Amino acid sequence: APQIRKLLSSGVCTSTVQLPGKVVVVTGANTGIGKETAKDLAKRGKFICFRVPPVMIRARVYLACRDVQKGELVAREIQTVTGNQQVLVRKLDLADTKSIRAFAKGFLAEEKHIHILINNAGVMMCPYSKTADGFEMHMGVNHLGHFLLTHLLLEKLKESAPSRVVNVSSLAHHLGRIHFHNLQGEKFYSAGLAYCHSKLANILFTQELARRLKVKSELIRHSSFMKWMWQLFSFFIKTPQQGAQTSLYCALTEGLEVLSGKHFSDCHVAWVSAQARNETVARRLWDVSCDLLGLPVD
Ligand SMILES: NC(=O)c1ccc[n+]([C@@H]2O[C@H](COP(=O)([O-])OP(=O)(O)OC[C@H]3O[C@@H](n4cnc5c(N)ncnc54)[C@H](O)[C@@H]3O)[C@@H](O)[C@H]2O)c1
Repeated sequence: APQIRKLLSSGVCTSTVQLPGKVVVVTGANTGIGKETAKDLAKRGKFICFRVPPVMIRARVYLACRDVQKGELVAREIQTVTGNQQVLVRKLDLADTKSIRAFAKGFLAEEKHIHILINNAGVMMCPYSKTADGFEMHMGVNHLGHFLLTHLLLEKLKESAPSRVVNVSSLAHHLGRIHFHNLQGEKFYSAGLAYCHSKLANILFTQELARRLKVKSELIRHSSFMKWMWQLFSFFIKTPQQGAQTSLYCALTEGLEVLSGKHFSDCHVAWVSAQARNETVARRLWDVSCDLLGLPVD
């Protein structure tokens, strides 16, 4: 299995960029791809030689997690593996805008900068349910939650430039559609499609954000069918570490600014669906998202 996985993992982030003194936030960092992303970022440091003895300066990595206790266990594990003691856990429940606002307020109070925001957390194929604010769970957590979080941190991201926002989407976006009359599954709901719609929303948000800025697994827990598929195809499915490579590539690779807003897969720019290229839909989704979240539409 490791050999097959190695062969399939064409996209490996080979960036040697180090992150001394940088501030990084990874959402949903206590499991899967988010945990591997945070671990890799926490490792990257530089020796400061004018100090005797020389000290290794690394990034301060925030694990923004729904479950703080689970997050603390992972933070300790990452601290041990990487030697970076500045791996910190903060409470963030993307299914509750009060929690998102509280996270942002606390973060902005304690940090002067944010250099990398990785919007990684996600729910997949959960039975129909709503967030604390009444949004359909996939759209609420995967898209609206990260949309609000990014908005609240945006000024700080701009002040900290060069900085990056990485929104983790999926190949599943190809099956997604943005139907504004059914954005919350009001007319029709399918758990599988709801995930795809939210992943399409991630891509449209990324493009619209880039345009506006003008700068340049436990995921299968909700579906027994997916668990069965997982067992059948697990030889061919990436490990979380392999899955983290594209997020790392987007967060770290030098000179990637010219490709801001693009979708990447396996550390390469990837083709997106027709609707994911539709600027009108992207603009309208932005406005509708602001409206739903009570943000000023600009
Ligand atoms: N696993 C895959 O094959 C795959 C493929 C393509 C894209 N992705 C994307 O990668 C990202 C990570 O997925 P993963 O495979 O590591 O899954 P995972 O289930 O292991 O991780 C998801 C994380 O999101 C967190 N999360 C869920 N709801 C949350 C909430 N309300 N508030 C805060 N955090 C919440 C979970 O606690 C968990 O830490 C997701 O955005 C997913 O869509 C995964």
